[in-house]
Amino acid sequence: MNKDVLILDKEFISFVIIDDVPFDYRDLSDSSLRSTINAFHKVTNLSSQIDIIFRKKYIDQRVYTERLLNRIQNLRIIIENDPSNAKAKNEIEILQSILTRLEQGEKPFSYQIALLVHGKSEQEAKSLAEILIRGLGSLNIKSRLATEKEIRDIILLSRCKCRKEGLPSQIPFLTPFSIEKMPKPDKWSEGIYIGRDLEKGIPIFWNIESSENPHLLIIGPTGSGKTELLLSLGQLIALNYGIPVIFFDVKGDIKSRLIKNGYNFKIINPFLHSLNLSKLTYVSSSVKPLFLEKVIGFSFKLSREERAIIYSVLNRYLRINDSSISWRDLISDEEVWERYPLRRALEVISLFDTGGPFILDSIVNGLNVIDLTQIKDESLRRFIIYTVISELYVKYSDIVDQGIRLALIVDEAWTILKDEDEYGIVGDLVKRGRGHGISLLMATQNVQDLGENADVFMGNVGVLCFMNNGDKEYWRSIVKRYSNILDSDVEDKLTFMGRGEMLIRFLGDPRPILVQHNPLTRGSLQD
Ligand SMILES: Nc1ncnc2c1ncn2[C@@H]1O[C@H](COP(=O)(O)OP(=O)(O)OP(=O)(O)O)[C@@H](O)[C@H]1O
Repeated sequence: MNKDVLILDKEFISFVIIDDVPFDYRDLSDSSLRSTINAFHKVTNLSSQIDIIFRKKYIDQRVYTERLLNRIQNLRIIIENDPSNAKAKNEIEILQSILTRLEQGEKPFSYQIALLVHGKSEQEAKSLAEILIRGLGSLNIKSRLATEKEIRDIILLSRCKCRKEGLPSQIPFLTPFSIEKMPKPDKWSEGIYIGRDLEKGIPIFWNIESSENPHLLIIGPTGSGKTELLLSLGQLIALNYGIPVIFFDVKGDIKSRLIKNGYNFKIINPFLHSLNLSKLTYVSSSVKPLFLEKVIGFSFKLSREERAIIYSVLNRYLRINDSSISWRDLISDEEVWERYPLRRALEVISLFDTGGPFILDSIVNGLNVIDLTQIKDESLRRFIIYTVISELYVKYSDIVDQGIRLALIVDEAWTILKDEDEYGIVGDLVKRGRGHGISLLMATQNVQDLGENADVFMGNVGVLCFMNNGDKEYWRSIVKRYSNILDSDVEDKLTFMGRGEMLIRFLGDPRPILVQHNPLTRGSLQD
């Protein structure tokens, strides 16, 4: 046997193990069940032999139940010693729901699912298996090549390695097995508290550190509770990690609600601080023209031609004066002077570049609010947010993979997202995911607010929160693209959610959770 392929006479067989089928037959309507069965058989139709092995092994129900009860007992002791252990509390809830199903007559068993793909050559067997894994992935079924040991165990049928345990009601449409409808617990059992599962009451957390991508996006109509959720998450991040959490306050409600709840925070007024664009302390000389062209171009919505001009003028200027920029000199440059949008942009920049301490030096660990309420012009607001985000991004690029080091929170995110193109500043931060330790939390009313990059944001952020919304079409045509929901869920549950209630989708697992968030007040932290 080669590492991945078993060679038997003239046959070559590769082994695919199914790890997770994240839905069961009750999640699907009649017609989608039919089309999913068809899709499964299409995916497994590889013009070659394929054996589907579904092994089911008897478990003694008495022993199994005893094991569950023992585990629950141990968890209770753990919780008595450490009442804040949310992971243990979650596990108890899950074990209790399994006990309830056993009481309702379901018989437990353990199982393993393997697909044996036959090919005429080693290469063919392996590439067919890879095609199969990709195809199953498109049905949200997680699979992988078996390890050498697993292959040996599958061949020796008597040594059944049925590691997973389950109940008959979980058996889905395609013989392979399905597990609980909840996403995997590692996605939601630890981290920053979001709220309670609406159906089971289990606390749900956002595990920023282990999430595939440390960013979070909230979408919901006016009054649905987006700002309250951002406030809670920001406060909890500051408490948990002791890192700087920066709110960009456009409407003034962040500031007023923090004051109302008695939280300590630092207000940063951009009029009293310098954005330091003439020096760009953290940006290396060679990338300064590009950095400035991007920030100025996106903030003031300059055309491609105008951006090219500003880049070449800056490039020329910085080659001669590499220490600091005089905006006056640049404004009087002939190419800039002739074009009003460029002139205006540079005049605005010079206004925010003089006097006061450098804005980044004023940021402290804990809550910071950059107060944008006195700035009514949209392009000016965008300019300040883009500049601060871009400068922080460069500042934090020096160390990678050191965990979460900074959180940026943007309510009314359409201000900065609507006109971003594929090379946009925020889009870039979201696509890069982990690494620099920056977590971005954003809220906006519609998916359309995300502009051209909607798919980049929706597909890449670690946590998507769809707040309560009475519009059925919204659930059916938008939310359904990003998480597994049924038409019947839309009719029965989703359109009836109340304030602070939402559907959450964690990246990498299409099974959503319905969560109730309660605003954090000073007293609630002491409970
Ligand atoms: N989970 C909740 N439970 C009870 N009341 C809530 C909850 N969340 C928000 N509220 C209240 O509902 C009102 C609207 O909430 P919030 O301002 O957070 O909504 P929003 O989605 O940010 O609205 P907008 O888009 O208009 O800013 C506020 O008075 C807030 O205190």
